[in-house]
Amino acid sequence: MDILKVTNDLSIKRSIDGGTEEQRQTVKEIIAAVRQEGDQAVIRYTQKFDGILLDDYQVKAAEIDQAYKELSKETISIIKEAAENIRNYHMKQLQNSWMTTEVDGTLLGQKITPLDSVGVYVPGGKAAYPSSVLMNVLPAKVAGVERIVMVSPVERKTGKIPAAVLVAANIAGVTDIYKVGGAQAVAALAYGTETITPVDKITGPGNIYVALAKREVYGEVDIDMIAGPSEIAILADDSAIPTEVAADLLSQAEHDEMACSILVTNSEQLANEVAIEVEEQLATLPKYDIASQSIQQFGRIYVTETIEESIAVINTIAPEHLEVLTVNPLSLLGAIRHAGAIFLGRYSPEPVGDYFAGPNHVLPTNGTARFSSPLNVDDFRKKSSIIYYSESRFTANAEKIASFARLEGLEAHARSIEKRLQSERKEGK
Ligand SMILES: NC(=O)c1ccc[n+]([C@@H]2O[C@H](COP(=O)([O-])OP(=O)(O)OC[C@H]3O[C@@H](n4cnc5c(N)ncnc54)[C@H](O)[C@@H]3O)[C@@H](O)[C@H]2O)c1
Ligand SMILES: N[C@H](CO)Cc1c[nH]c[nH+]1
Ligand SMILES: [Zn+2]
Repeated sequence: MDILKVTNDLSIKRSIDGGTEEQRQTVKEIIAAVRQEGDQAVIRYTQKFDGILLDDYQVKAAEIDQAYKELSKETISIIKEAAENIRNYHMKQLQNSWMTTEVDGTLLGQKITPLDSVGVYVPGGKAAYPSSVLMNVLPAKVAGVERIVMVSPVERKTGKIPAAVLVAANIAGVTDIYKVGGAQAVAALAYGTETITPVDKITGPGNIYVALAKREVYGEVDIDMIAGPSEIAILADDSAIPTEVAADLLSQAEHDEMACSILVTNSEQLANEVAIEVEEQLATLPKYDIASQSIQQFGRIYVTETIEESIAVINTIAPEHLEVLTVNPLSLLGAIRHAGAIFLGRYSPEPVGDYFAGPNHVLPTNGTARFSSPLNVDDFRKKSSIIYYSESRFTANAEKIASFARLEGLEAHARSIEKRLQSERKEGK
């Protein structure tokens, strides 16, 4: 791993966002075909890209029962405990509708309504992610969404959605599950087919085809975000333990060749020791090929003069995950402005958040933590403003409102106000 002095250019260019022209074209074609042909196109593309000929692609209750039988009691209990932690955390995010009542009888407020339906994409190409099922479905459930549909491609070797994904979906309370993935699944969720009723919003991570399809259907439905390859940044001083820092950097490198792992430290000694450790631990990883490509292309160690300078580097990078491994991590929290999730201290390594603690693991990537937040309950609810003006409040302000309308040259707006001042209703005109 390269050890670098901090320069002006901290950006790590990962050209992930737009995909290639060919990929964009493929996705457009798939979406158009699904819109036109419905299930027939979904089945055709699934055969082409996943090698499976689907018949009826809705998961049946018997398949879920079978999935429970394939998992040990211990595994099911771990999934349930993680689900409970995630549910409890997201319950704290719930906001209530509110209304102010004013002396003259005027009411102003905000009404919060859950979305009617949500489609959750669960990736299934390279690996199964039951944890992502929980992270997408549970906030929607807590928000009060009634219909939560899940789509996920089947494993090539078994022709099934992995048991842990089905069990996690059942524990989280998914309404219907469909065995389809890729752009065809996203299109089916957005536009509907004979099998799938369209949803209002699509959430969940996926590969470039899924990301491009989500971008393409945005507007027809809402989407959560385009989550790119995983990132970890570690802010450490000389109290950090090199073996642990290296292990944490590699935890995200194994996700994807384009994942990004960065150490920022004011200790040159720590930097040197971590660089050696990363190489040693990398060699023993089952996902060596992915992790080594990721570390080679997007692994960085930045050495700064002071911890304050390290924090400034972190704020510039705005990482998806930030671990703070310093003598007193809590004391630095106030200075950290941009990070999707902040893991404080030695006993909060990133996987604690990926699986178990409760906060969401669907997080802003690629510097977008500067302006966006983890997936949360509000992503599954919407707000309506409420205005109930009393007669006296209206009369007292009507002329000001009409003047404002004329300031914008909108005569019809002004008259809508003034009609009510002329007491025409009482005179029955
Ligand atoms: N940010 C997060 O929270 C998070 C969590 C889990 C996974 N991920 C990411 O999600 C991604 C999952 O990708 P994946 O590929 O494993 O699974 P996926 O389910 O996203 O994609 C598989 C689908 O892609 C389609 N596809 C494959 N090749 C195609 C082609 N040539 N043309 C058109 N369509 C094609 C197929 O229909 C297939 O069903 C990874 O990048 C992973 O890191 C992110
Ligand atoms: N770290 C990933 C999000 O960046 C989420 C994940 C799922 N499973 C393990 N990790
Ligand atoms: Zn992870």
